[in-house]
Formats: sequence, structure tokens, C-alpha cells
Amino acid sequence: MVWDIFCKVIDNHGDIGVCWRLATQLAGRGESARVWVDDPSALAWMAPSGHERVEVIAWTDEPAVALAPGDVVIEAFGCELPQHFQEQMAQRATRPVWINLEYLTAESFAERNHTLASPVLTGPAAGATKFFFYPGFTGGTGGLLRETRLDDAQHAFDADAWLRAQGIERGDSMVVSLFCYEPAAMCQLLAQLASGPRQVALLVADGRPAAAIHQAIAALDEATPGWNSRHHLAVKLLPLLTQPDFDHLLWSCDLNFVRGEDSLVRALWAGRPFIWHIYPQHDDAHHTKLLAFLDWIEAPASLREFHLAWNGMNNALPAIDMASWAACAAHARNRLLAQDDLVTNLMRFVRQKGMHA
Ligand SMILES: Cc1cn([C@H]2C[C@H](O)[C@@H](COP(=O)(O)OP(=O)(O)O[C@H]3O[C@@H](C)[C@H](O)[C@@H](O)[C@H]3O)O2)c(=O)[nH]c1=O
Repeated sequence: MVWDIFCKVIDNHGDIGVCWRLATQLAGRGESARVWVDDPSALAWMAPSGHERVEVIAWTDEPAVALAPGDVVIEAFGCELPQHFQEQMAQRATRPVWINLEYLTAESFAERNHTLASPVLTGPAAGATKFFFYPGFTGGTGGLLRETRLDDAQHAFDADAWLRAQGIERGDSMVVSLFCYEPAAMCQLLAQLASGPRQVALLVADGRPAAAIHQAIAALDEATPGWNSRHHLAVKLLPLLTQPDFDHLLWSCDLNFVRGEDSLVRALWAGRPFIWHIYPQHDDAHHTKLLAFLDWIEAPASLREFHLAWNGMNNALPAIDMASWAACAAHARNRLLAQDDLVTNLMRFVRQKGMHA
């Protein structure tokens, strides 16, 4: 089958990150995918080699290419399909299965709304039906993106060799990755790591995390000179990594700080302790979303409190508790592995709907 995936880049890297992963995972199962994206610039570093079964198409107002719609059309995160494409969908002998892929959440509405049909009332495709597809953490949702050979790849992976190739010697250090926005508790985290009993190598992602850490270090240097006088904390700025190497980073670290949507899923598959910086929404809707996730993951008290402080819902950052966080992460991964992944669920759904088209 041919899948058309439409992606509008709002900000950050998650929109295209999720769409690219979806496309390549479909391709990994023998499907053909086309990613229509208004700003493909991030793919230059995320996926510099592309994928032989995935075509990237510039999504412009005027159709640059006249391509007949495929068997399945996905609008990611509620982006609206171009009018000319909707016209072509309406003309197709068998209408494509039309799916709106939603944002990931552990809130209960994901289960309630998953696969709901929405009749298209106006526009060139009036009379068609669109289906909501909700990724999620429970069996009643669409599940999470997970490549078919995840376990094998993780078993074959040599974390120390990968770190060494990035110029990092693990030694006795605790290795921590940092991918975040601008957390209010950044200074607290750095001070905690610097005063802890172990040497810490903090590997900081390029972009907003690097800018945030520079600012935090400058603030600490001014307010608390000597805060890292024992040199327990070593900060290393990373270049932008390819998506597979970003996964390798998460597989290599003892503790991962992730953000948004796609890296959260990748941290879950890494199965290591992690802290999530949730994408902030203006009306604080992300607070409810974060609490729902902490409930789903059965976060022990220290993990819950750490998340609240990291996400600005509380002030005091508690101590890192690797043992209980590791048990929680391992348990979450096992629960998720027992469920079908998003592409399996999506392909099953499309087969069912296609039969009734
Ligand atoms: C730092 C880094 C990231 N990545 C990838 C991993 C992910 O696919 C992607 C980051 O996406 P996320 O983890 O989702 O975080 P994000 O903050 O970049 O994206 C966000 O975008 C907003 C518009 C959405 O509303 C949010 O829900 C969220 O998706 O970038 C790399 O491939 N290499 C890197 O070096």
C-alpha cells in the first residue's frame, strides 16, 4: 500500500520526528510512504541518508507535483490536508482511508476517542469519513511507535563503544543525557549533580538544551561561585545526532532527560530511568497530561516529585533515586512490550476500514 503522511512543522523537532519514524517503520514492513512536509530542514541531520521506501515531498500551497493520493492518507496532529489533494481523494475510485493521527497522551480521552469516525461535511471531500487515531500507553489506544527488531538491536548494541566513538569515556562516571526546553529547575539539577558522590558526565543535546545549560552555568557561577569546585560535573555538548544515533544515546546513558513526544517514547524503549520535560501549553493543559502519565507509569514518590519540579509545578527538586526509577522504567517497558505497537494497530485498522470503503 501507499501511505501519504502530511506534516506541518509547528516548532521544535517532534512533528517531523514522529512522522519520519512512522514512515520508516511502515517502510520497514514493506509499505511505501510519502512524507509531505512544509519544512523538511530537520531531516538533513535527523535522517541524512533518507530511506529507500520513503519519499519526502515539499508541501507547498501550490501543488509542485501532481501525485494521485495513496491508499491511506494521514494528517498528523490535526494539520489540514491541502484542498487540491482532497479533490483528488474524492475522485479516486476507492477512497483512501483518511486518518487524523493525534498527539500522544495518557489521559483517558485517548481511549474514548480512539478510532472515532468524523464525517467530513464541507469542502471538496464532503461525504468522506475521517478517523481519529490516538497513540497511547494502554491496549485501548493506538499504542506507541516501536520498530520490529527493537529487542535484537538493543541486545547487539555496545554502549561503551558507541560512547567512545562520540569521544566519551564512561569510566566510573554516571552518564546522563539532557534533552529539554528551559526547565526552571536547571540550576538545582546542576548543583545537585556537582555536589553528589559520583562523577557525572552530562551529555547535552544541541539547540535549546545547550542554550539553557549555558544560561544556568552562568547564573550559578555568579550566584554560587565554586558550585562545581570538586569538578564532579563534566558537561559535554553534543552535535545534532541522526535519529538512530539519538536512540543510541538513550540506550547508552544511565539516566535520560527527554522532552515532547517522540523522545519520551524512545526513553521508554530504552528502559533506563528518565525524566520527561513535557511540551508546555499556554493554558497549563500539560499539567493534567503530565499527571496522567505519572499515574500510568506508577511513578514512585521521588520520581513524581522530580517531574513536578522539573516541569515547574513544584519548587524543590528531590534527590535522584536511581534504584526505584530504574525499576519503574523497566516495569513500564515490559508492560508496553506486551502490547501491539502503533504501526501494527494502524495497519490492522486500515485493513478493516479498507474492506468497507
Ligand atoms: C536532540 C535530537 C533530537 N532528535 C529527534 C528525536 C525526536 O524525533 C525529535 C524530537 O522530538 P520530541 O522528542 O517530540 O521533542 P520536541 O520538543 O522537539 O517536539 C515537540 O514538538 C511540538 C511541536 C509538539 O507539540 C510536542 O509534542 C513535541 O513533539 O528530534 C534527533 O534525531 N537527534 C538529536 O540530536
